[in-house]
Amino acid sequence: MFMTTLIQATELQFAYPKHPVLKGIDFTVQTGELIGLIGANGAGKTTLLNLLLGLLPAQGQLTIFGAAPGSRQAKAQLGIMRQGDLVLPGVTVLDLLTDLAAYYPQALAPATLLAEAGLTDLAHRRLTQLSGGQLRRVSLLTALVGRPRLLLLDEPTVGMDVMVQAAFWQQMRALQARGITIIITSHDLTALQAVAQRFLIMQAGRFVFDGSLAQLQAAQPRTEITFQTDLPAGQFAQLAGVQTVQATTNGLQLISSDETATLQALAPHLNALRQVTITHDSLATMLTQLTQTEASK
Ligand SMILES: Nc1ncnc2c1ncn2[C@@H]1O[C@H](COP(=O)(O)OP(=O)(O)OP(=O)(O)O)[C@@H](O)[C@H]1O
Repeated sequence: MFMTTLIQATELQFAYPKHPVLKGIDFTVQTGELIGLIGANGAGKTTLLNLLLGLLPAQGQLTIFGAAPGSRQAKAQLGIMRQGDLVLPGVTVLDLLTDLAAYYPQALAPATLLAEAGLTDLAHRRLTQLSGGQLRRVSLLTALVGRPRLLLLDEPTVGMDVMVQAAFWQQMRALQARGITIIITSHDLTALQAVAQRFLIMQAGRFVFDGSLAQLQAAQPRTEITFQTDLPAGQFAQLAGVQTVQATTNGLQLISSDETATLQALAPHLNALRQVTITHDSLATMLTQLTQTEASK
């Protein structure tokens, strides 16, 4: 795919009076990326999205589609879901989508969007009469109606039921396959780790990691190897890479900081091992470890 830079941020900073939030952020986003923007509550994720939308003034350099955030050129190609949006008394779902469609030159037809999402029944409901999950689903349609090239989605799945969430993540994959670039903030790390190829981890207004899940794992290698055996536990403590050995309900659990070395060292014992499982840390575990390490620096 032809790669172009959609977002370019250099030394990006933002502070509320007496309260610095973003403390110098550099990153670029290329066409077709699906990025998970993650970090603890209050780290600055929503603030960063608000800067990208031009809702807050940025210090430093920031361009989106080569234009200033908030400019017509930037907004025309952008689809957004914000937290707590759609609080519009009296407005129906169809009113909202129709008004938004009029703003974009190549908008999708609201009726088609509603039908494809299985939400035709909600067309004439007022936004104030929708459940939390229904509001998020309508919010997603508002993000898609203008055929965006870039989606910025802030906590998109909050309130969605499990079936709708699964369909949502599937849809993100399909949109990415069509070349749409997506940035998602979410605390649903299990789902995010299955779809995003790049993670931006924010902590106290800075990025402490920018890369893939494999790179995150490589930066703090920790593999859990579990098996059943009649051999004594002490025999495994000295093997290459092994940090700890523990008896668990699933058998012996080795924690290794060098998976390849430990597996090679285990190979001669394979005949005496049963039900071997190898588990890499989840994104959630790695996020916790990384943020603890960074906080103690
Ligand atoms: N209007 C405001 N005035 C002052 N401080 C604010 C304001 N809005 C947010 N903040 C502060 O800015 C910091 C970053 O908030 P932000 O909403 O960007 O965090 P977040 O990473 O999106 O968190 P969450 O995961 O909870 O959504 C927090 O410390 C928050 O308290």
